[in-house]
Amino acid sequence: MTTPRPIDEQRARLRSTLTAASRLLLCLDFDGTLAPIVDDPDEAAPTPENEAALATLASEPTVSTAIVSGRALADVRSRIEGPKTYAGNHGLELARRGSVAVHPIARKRVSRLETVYETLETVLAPVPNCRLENKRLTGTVHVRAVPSSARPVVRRHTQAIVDRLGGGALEVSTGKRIFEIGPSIPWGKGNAVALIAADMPPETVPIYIGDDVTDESAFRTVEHDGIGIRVGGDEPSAASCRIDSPTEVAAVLDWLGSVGVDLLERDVTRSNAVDGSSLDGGRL
Ligand SMILES: O=P(O)(O)OC[C@H]1O[C@H](O[C@H]2O[C@H](CO)[C@@H](O)[C@H](O)[C@H]2O)[C@H](O)[C@@H](O)[C@@H]1O
Repeated sequence: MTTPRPIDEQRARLRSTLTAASRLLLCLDFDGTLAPIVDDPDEAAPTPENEAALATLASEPTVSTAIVSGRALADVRSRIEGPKTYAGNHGLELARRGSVAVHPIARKRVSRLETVYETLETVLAPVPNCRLENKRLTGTVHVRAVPSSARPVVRRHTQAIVDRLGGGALEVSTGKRIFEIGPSIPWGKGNAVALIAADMPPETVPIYIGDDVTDESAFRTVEHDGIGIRVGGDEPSAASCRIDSPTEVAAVLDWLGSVGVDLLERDVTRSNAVDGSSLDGGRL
C-alpha cells in the first residue's frame, strides 16, 4: 500500500501505458464511483455525466467496459447500462460472454445467510433507520442514517449473530457506513477482475476505478499491468492514482474516450518517441 498520487501528476504514465497497449479494459465500481453516495441505497444513481461518458466508451471498438460492484448483480445491472460484463456481490456473481457464473461455495451458503438475515431483521428492528439489504449471496447492514451512538451496538449484534449462526462459514466486513455479511472465502473483486482480464486479447491494458475497501483487491490485480484509480483522499491504497469524487470520474472517462482511445491506436514503436507535452488534448 502506498499513497495514491493525484491523477494529474500521473498523466505521463497514463499516456505511455495507453500508448503501449492496443486495447483498454475499463472496470468500474458503482457506489461512490459512478454514483455519488446517498443516505438511501435505493436512491443511488450514476451522475448523468458518468452515464453518458460510459456509454461513449462502451461503444468504442478498442475498449471493453465492466462494472464490478458490491451490489447484487441484478440490482447493479438495473442501475447502469452499457457494459457487456458485470460482476455483482463483490465478484461472487459474474455475467460475461452471455452467461452468469456464481461462486459455488457462496451458492451453498445462501440458506445459512438467509437464517442470519432473518435473525438480524428481528434483532435490529428497534434500531432507528437501520436497514438491511438482502443480496442473496451477501447481505448488508446499513448504518449511514443510524444515530452514531447506536452504530457500535449494531456492529456488536451483527458480529454476534454471524458468529452464532454462521458456523464459521460466514464473516462480517466493513464498507462505507455498512457491515457486509458474506461467505468466508478468499474471493473478491480482484479475482473477478482477473477473470475478466483473462478474456481480453493480448496488449490490453486494465484500468480500475473504485472508492471502497473491497476495491483494493481489484487495484492490486490491475496494478501489475495497468492502473488503479481510487476515488477519495490520500489514504494508503494499492491504487497508484487518485481523484476526489464521482464528478472527477466523468473527467477521466471523457479523457479516456477522446485522448485515451487515440493513444491506443498509436503504433507501439512510436511510443518511445512520444512525450507528454506533445499529447495535450484535455485535462489530465
Ligand atoms: O462496490 P460498490 O458498487 O461500491 O457497492 C458497495 C456497497 O454500495 C452500496 O452502499 C453504499 O452506497 C449507498 C448508497 O450511496 C450508501 O447509502 C451506503 O452507506 C454505502 O455503503 C450498496 O447499498 C451495498 O450493497 C454495496 O455493498
